[in-house]
Amino acid sequence: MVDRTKVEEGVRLILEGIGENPQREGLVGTPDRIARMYEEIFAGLEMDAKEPLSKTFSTDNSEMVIEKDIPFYSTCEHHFMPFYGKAHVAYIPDGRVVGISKLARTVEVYARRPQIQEQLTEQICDALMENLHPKGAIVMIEAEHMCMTMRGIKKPGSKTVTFAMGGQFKEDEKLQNRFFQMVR
Ligand SMILES: Nc1nc2c(ncn2[C@@H]2O[C@H](COP(=O)(O)OP(=O)(O)OP(=O)(O)O)[C@@H](O)[C@H]2O)c(=O)[nH]1
Ligand SMILES: [Zn+2]
Repeated sequence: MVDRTKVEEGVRLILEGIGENPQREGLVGTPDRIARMYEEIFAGLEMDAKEPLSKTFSTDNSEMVIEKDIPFYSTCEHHFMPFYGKAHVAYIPDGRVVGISKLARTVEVYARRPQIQEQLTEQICDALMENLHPKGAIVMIEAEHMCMTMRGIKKPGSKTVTFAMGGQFKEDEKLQNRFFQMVR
């Protein structure tokens, strides 16, 4: 639960810290706006991926299911700047599948938290493995980090690509390649 009062106090301090006047007309509502925005973009801190992944359907199909190009926005925990891009998620069912929207919902649960991209990737993959008990799961995320583009090294257009895999994907390079071909 976001403590709005604390966030508002903090934002006022930051405004003072950068030499601004938190009482001037344009800024007076900013602490409240940022507190409400944090409730939205950090909502994942209170969500559990168990929920979207709890309702499954039985199936005989044991072919890979891929949900690709899932857009997401997250927040880099080092600089508190956005990183955003696309997540590609796949799993090989072992008798049960989940509604496809739930894969994108799982991405949202973890994207809406401050963190690093590697952790986001790993957490989505772990959630699939733990809740769906598939034969395998794999996640690839391509993202642009504003802390790399707007400040610091300033390399707009550069992409960070991360992977996580579990089950059969770990041992089977052919399976990995099928996934990589499909998401290319
Ligand atoms: N591995 C990883 N690093 C990240 C991620 N987001 C930001 N970073 C990096 O975190 C690092 C923090 O480095 P520091 O040296 O502590 O901070 P800094 O002085 O602001 O670093 P610069 O960005 O190089 O100016 C930077 O290299 C960022 O590019 C991420 O999702 N994963
Ligand atoms: Zn950063």
